[in-house]
Amino acid sequence: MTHPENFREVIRQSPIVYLIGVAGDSGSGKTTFTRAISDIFGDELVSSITVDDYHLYDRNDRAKMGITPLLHSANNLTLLAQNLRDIKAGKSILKPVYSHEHGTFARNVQFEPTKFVIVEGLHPYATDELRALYDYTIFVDPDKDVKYDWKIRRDMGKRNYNRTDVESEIKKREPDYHQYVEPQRLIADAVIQIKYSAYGKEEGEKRNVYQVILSMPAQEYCFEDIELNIDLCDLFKKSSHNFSLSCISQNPDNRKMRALVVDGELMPDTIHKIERQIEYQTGVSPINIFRNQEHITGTDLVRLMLSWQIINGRISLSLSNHSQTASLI
Ligand SMILES: Nc1ncnc2c1ncn2[C@@H]1O[C@H](COP(=O)(O)OP(=O)(O)OP(=O)(O)O)[C@@H](O)[C@H]1O
Ligand SMILES: O=C(CO)[C@H](O)[C@H](O)COP(=O)(O)O
Repeated sequence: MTHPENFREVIRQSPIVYLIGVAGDSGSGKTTFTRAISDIFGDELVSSITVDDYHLYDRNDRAKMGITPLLHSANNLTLLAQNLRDIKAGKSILKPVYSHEHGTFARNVQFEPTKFVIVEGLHPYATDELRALYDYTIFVDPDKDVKYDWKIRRDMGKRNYNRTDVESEIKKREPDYHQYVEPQRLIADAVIQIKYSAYGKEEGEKRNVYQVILSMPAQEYCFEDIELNIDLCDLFKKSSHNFSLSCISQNPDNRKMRALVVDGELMPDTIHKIERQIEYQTGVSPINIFRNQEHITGTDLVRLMLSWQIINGRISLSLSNHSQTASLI
């Protein structure tokens, strides 16, 4: 595959709006995994929308009705689809806003589409109509105990909940999660699982290291277009930390998947070499998403690989559009 020089400029001038859907439970790490795309392309080219804004009922009303926000019927998925269609057509939209501070709605805001729009939440591609609008979809799927630890910390710290409330909300949500959110995992282009690290729960949490598994349907598993070499000498000479990488086949949800399993920590040098390879091979630079980090974890490596997949998908889209236009002339 040959890439045009300065691909960032090509994206800036192109009318294409590339829509990325990231589904997963509340506090499951959706933003953590897509931040790399914003880090690479910056706020001028990347913006995000949270599906929480499309709730139909505020926190009080949901409590009175005895429902969770995970029900499809508790969200205006029709308006979401309408808004996403407009965004893909490059049109600005008037978007609802849900504020988590007190669980109420704020005033609608104008949203101007950028060249990449990341749509995150419980139901970004929960219906066929929505799924058809996306160029790339990700499902973030941490183990239950990992997810609940994160959610308790996040909801108590940032959403004004007390521990008992979060724990009872977690229990109440579980059946709805399986019924309304999890099915998106079956149709995602990439699934990210997160488990406690081989370091053990306590040490792993202290170091913020988890085992991260990136799975993609076997036939779409296409890293062959880029060399993402890991320098074994770096691993041997420069680091005293543990690191493991394996690639396995698995069949969750009856899909044939290839999965990359990463755990432990890498030296930043190793990842910087991979960043330079991506810059060289894509014409998108600089890709400095791991500035000032002492160590690189599985989460970081998977973030980088996912951004490569997305950049690759975006470049292919431009090249195929270009050849279609050329064949019309
Ligand atoms: N891979 C990870 N490694 C370490 N901590 C993580 C990871 N992913 C998430 N977390 C923790 O969980 C918290 C929530 O993560 P994040 O904001 O990415 O979730 P989210 O799914 O976008 O949440 P929501 O959409 O509900 O606001 C983070 O502040 C962090 O503490
Ligand atoms: O599942 C969630 C997505 O983040 C939230 O619980 C949902 O958006 C409702 O928010 P809040 O609990 O702040 O009223």
